[in-house]
Amino acid sequence: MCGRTDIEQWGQMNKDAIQLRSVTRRYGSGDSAVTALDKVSLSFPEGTFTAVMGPSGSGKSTLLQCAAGLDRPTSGSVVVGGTDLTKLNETKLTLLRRERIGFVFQSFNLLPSLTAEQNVALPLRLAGRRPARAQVREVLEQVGLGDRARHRPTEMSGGQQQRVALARALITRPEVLFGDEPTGALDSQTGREVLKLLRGMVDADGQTVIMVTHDPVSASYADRIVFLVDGRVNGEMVGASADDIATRMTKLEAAPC
Ligand SMILES: Nc1ncnc2c1ncn2[C@@H]1O[C@H](COP(=O)(O)OP(=O)(O)OP(=O)(O)O)[C@@H](O)[C@H]1O
Repeated sequence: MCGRTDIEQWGQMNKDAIQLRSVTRRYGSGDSAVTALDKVSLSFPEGTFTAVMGPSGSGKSTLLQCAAGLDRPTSGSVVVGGTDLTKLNETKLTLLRRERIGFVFQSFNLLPSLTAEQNVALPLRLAGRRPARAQVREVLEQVGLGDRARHRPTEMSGGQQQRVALARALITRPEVLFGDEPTGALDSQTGREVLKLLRGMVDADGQTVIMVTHDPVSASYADRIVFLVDGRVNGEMVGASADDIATRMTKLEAAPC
């Protein structure tokens, strides 16, 4: 492991919203098997913002998918608020994902025929709950779109659509919010606005956020950056500047230590 290896302050934070314990994810078998994650152990304290970075193919998306219960590790466990996801059957895992985890992707994945408020209310409807209009409005206000509730995705900018996707992820008040390149499809100014929103949710509401990104400036909004190389944790940085993160990434991409 290179770089800072023991970050004492980090270990003394709030209790963990999520833990990965020796998580391995292998694809395929025999000679063509790929180990996308190799015994990864990580803790994510409540109310913190973590960015996951690493060269292409280092296992970032696989880590996020396993942590969010969208994929199952080959071995190891993922514990969300005391529940071991790897021990749940499909039905219980689906319920947990629906009620306790939020996800935003690079592509906003909004339903084009629904208005912003209908898109935001969807997770509650899928869970068989009747969404209160006030609750939907409140979360739309939270992302600065109180005045766009009746607009459809095609009537909104990319940044506005991503904010609707954020509101949709937040409507269930998830314990952990995951983002897979959430600003990847946005111009840099709009991307910054979404990152500021995420930062604000962590600071004001104690939201736990875990985000994969390639962009050092985006990662600098996080409290901590975890670096992956070849499916293993290669080090961490806490409170790092975009320049320091970029330097570290350049070194990792040139010659991982
Ligand atoms: N469904 C799959 N089947 C086989 N191999 C896979 C599958 N998904 C990922 N991999 C392999 O696992 C490794 C990690 O992939 P992953 O997508 O997690 O990396 P990444 O860091 O997110 O990459 P990128 O930055 O390019 O998106 C890669 O070698 C990839 O080819």
